[in-house]
Amino acid sequence: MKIFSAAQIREADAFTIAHEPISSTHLMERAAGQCAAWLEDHYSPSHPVYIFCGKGNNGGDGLVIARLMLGHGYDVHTCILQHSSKASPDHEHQLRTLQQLHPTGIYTIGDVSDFPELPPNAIIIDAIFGTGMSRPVDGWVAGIIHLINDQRHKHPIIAIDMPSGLMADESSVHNPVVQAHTTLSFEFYKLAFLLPENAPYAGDVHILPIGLHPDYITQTPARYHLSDREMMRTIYRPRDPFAHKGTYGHALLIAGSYGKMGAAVLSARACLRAGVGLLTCHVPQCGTQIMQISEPAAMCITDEDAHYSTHFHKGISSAGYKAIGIGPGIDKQPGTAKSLEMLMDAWQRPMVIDADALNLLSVYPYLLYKVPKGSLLTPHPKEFERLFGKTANDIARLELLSKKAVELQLYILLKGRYTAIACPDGAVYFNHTGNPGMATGGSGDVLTGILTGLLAQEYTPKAAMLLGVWLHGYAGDLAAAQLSQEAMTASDIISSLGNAFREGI
Ligand SMILES: NC(=O)C1=CN([C@@H]2O[C@H](COP(=O)(O)OP(=O)(O)OC[C@H]3O[C@@H](n4cnc5c(N)ncnc54)[C@H](O)[C@@H]3O)[C@@H](O)[C@H]2O)[C@@H](O)CC1
Ligand SMILES: Nc1ncnc2c1ncn2[C@@H]1O[C@H](COP(=O)(O)OP(=O)(O)O)[C@@H](O)[C@H]1O
Ligand SMILES: [K+]
Repeated sequence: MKIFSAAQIREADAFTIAHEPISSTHLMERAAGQCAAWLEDHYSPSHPVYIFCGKGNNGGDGLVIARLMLGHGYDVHTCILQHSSKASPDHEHQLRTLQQLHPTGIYTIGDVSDFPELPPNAIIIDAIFGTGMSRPVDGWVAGIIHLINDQRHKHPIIAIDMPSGLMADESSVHNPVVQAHTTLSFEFYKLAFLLPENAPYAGDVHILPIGLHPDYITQTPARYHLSDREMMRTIYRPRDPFAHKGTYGHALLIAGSYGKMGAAVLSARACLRAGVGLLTCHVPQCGTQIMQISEPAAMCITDEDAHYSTHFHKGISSAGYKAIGIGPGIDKQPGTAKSLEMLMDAWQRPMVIDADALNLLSVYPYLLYKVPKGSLLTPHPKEFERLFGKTANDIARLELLSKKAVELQLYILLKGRYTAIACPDGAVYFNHTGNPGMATGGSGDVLTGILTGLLAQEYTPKAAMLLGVWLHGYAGDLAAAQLSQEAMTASDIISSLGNAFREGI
């Protein structure tokens, strides 16, 4: 699914009006009609409805919602913020219609003192600003946003299209923004919903289709995308009935050190469950027995070093591996860095680089330029910061992520609630599977195993990245459904991977 900017959404709107064709008034009726239907499905007429409207088209949506819900017997109070002397033509039109049909219950708000007293079971609809937000909100309008937020423990707050105050594709850090429980957003996810810094604002996002023109959507290139099941279906390749273990590649996983062999075991198990043909794990001497006993399906190469792997580069080009994954629990010994350098010099093909292997790239930055083109880097936010530095906000971090992926010709994924996958061509894909139950040690090691397993099966780096991250999150969701977010562990993500293949694609 494409994620369009606010400017592109305005274009989509205009394109639909011109080519469907449909009047802007009718398009607003359609959008607001979807919201009213959703609200009526979720709240009975016993809830008084307080709709806060701005003077643009977001406020226009609010006015239509007010009219429709009044028509269906709801007790609606429409509060129009006088933040500007001029209203949009559609807002004016909708206000006249509302006034003719329901002349009472319309109030103007020109200061914080006009904020109404809300009865106990009232619901709040935020239709102050949508994608037209041009600057941070200040003055008494900011005061109204604070007063709305003060109600959030007593009353449900439902934002229309965007929580007011939130910029669709710029940072809103330090700005006053409505903290909605639910956002009913039109047609597309907005980039702002996917950024960790905006976690308090959008709540549960429901995308309501409003019939924007399909030609605009297919023809207009987008920089940002949201992964979906449809995309996974085009990527996934069913297994060949005549396949043998050689068909699905031989992966090498370089993982583990003294005290961190668990990371290696988790990665190895996940790699096998991702469907790899053969797996060899390179581990230090202390890890051989652990690995052999924990995962009989994995072969083992024992390093010359007792506690850390420092000789994994040896014979790499002639070993017949299809993919290499390196990093989980390997520690940051100088000998490991040296071996990583020699490995990358010899391998020259895409590989998966995670955890301490990423940290080694930050300790020895010249190594970053030796990473084979098309490789998959999987930093969490702290590893990202060590690699590429601090940024002022999440939009700046996203820009940096994308810039580095293009400059270094790598796939770099930034892990989180919505993992962002930046591609060498500048595109960024967000993944929405997964849940906070995965915020537990070892989840990332599982992802490394999955990605290495898919790469070995000759999925392209991009396909491996998109499918692997999707399946990892999907398996996490299945594990949480079965065990709770609290009780699930990284091993449960691996156990659910089978059902993720079956149900998630
Ligand atoms: N294609 C779509 O997406 C559709 C969009 N519609 C609605 O239209 C909205 C966009 O409408 P508009 O472009 O009129 O924009 P908005 O209604 O989001 O905001 C524009 C108004 O807010 C004022 N404003 C902006 N920033 C301000 C600030 N910081 N302080 C005070 N005032 C400020 C502007 O002067 C203007 O009056 C969408 O969010 C959606 O709700 C729907 O009605 C129909 C279809
Ligand atoms: N709140 C969350 N919602 C969705 N996914 C999450 C959440 N928290 C963590 N994850 C996922 O779990 C994984 C954690 O990786 P990482 O931090 O590297 O863990 P570790 O180093 O312990 O293995 C990432 O893939 C991340 O996207
Ligand atoms: K809004």
